Amino acid sequence: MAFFSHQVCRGFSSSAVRNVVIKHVTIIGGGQMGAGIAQVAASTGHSVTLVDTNEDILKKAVKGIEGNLKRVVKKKFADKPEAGEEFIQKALQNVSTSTDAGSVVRDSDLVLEAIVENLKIKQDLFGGLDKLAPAHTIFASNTSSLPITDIASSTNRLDRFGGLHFFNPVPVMKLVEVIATSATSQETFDSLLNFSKKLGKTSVSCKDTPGFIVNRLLLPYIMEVIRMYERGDGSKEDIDIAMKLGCGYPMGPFELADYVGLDTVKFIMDGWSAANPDNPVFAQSELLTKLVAEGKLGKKTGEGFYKYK
Ligand SMILES: CCCCCCCC(=O)CC(=O)SCCNC(=O)CCNC(=O)[C@H](O)C(C)(C)COP(=O)(O)OP(=O)(O)OC[C@H]1O[C@@H](n2cnc3c(N)ncnc32)[C@H](O)[C@@H]1OP(=O)(O)O
Ligand SMILES: NC(=O)C1=CN([C@@H]2O[C@H](COP(=O)(O)OP(=O)(O)OC[C@H]3O[C@@H](n4cnc5c(N)ncnc54)[C@H](O)[C@@H]3O)[C@@H](O)[C@H]2O)C=CC1
Repeated sequence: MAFFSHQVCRGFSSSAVRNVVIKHVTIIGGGQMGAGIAQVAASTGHSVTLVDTNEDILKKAVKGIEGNLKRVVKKKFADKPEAGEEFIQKALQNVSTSTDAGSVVRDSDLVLEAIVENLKIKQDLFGGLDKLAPAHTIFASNTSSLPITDIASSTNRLDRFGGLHFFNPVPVMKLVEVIATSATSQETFDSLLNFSKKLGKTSVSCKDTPGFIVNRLLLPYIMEVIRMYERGDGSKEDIDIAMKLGCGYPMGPFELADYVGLDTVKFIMDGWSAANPDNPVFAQSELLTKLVAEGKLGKKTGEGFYKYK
């Protein structure tokens, strides 16, 4: 991965189809992000198939969606509980699940991937689905840090491949970064922008540069914070309070890293430090490595920098 090799022009290769109106969405990965995206897509009238490796994960994902829909409805339909219940039921009816991506992509306008942050695994997934999905189907990745170009290279639909980077928690965070590679067609890019709009999100256009806009700035901040703590320059608690009250951030950096998942932070750092071994900004942290090795991945496992049990 070459840092700072900006791709300044987007290709306008003719796509197999014109603008795709996205109605049927397959979301692969029913973790924090996939479930959140499924919730918002289903709430905005899309039919969604959520795919993961086993039924238990999918059951947990759907239960989580139901719980979070209740939170949404509490505010949105504060004085109309019946309308709120109807909203929840409609959204849930729009969600189905599967453990077999290959069998469901045939009906999809968009296949959006939110699985583990690993290039090879993402490439294998898309490479296989490319042979099964219809020609018009757009593929997109929610990757935090991997080049979309590299993920797309496992397919023969480079013009119908882009990035859709959502933020956690998806039902609350308003932004989507829409990423075009040099091969993404204008039609595909427009379809992804329109889809983001239909989800009620504000989108920004990004080039396929490492970390796009937000994570290119967020990761160095988080790593600098961890190094500050490792040097003993401040306690986790004080650093978190300082950034919340001093900068008005909703979460302190340690709370945020735990919320995102320390495995994801480490996956990103591994890739970026390997590509930039001499850049101190991307230097590894012993503490982060130790926590991940111990399975302390943050909120999702009950412990990370903080304990949640
Ligand atoms: C980190 C290193 C690098 C990362 C690289 C990988 C990551 C990425 O690729 C990109 C990312 O996503 S970066 C992370 C971006 N997210 C943030 O920065 C979140 C910051 N935190 C917050 O906004 C609030 O603490 C938050 C909204 C989370 C919670 O707010 P509060 O503390 O005020 O708690 P609540 O009162 O429970 O919630 C506020 C309102 O939001 C509703 N809500 C929360 N979670 C929800 C969910 N999952 N679904 C639906 N609604 C939800 C909650 O109901 C409440 O609503 P109101 O009562 O109406 O205000
Ligand atoms: N956690 C965050 O705040 C954000 C994460 N992302 C990105 O979204 C992606 C997912 O992240 P999370 O939802 O946090 O991870 P997660 O660990 O919560 O969920 C990943 C899910 O993918 C499933 N999975 C793994 N390999 C699979 C395969 N081959 N087929 C089907 N399912 C598979 C896992 O069983 C798991 O349920 C990553 O690429 C991450 O970088 C993007 C924005 C924010």
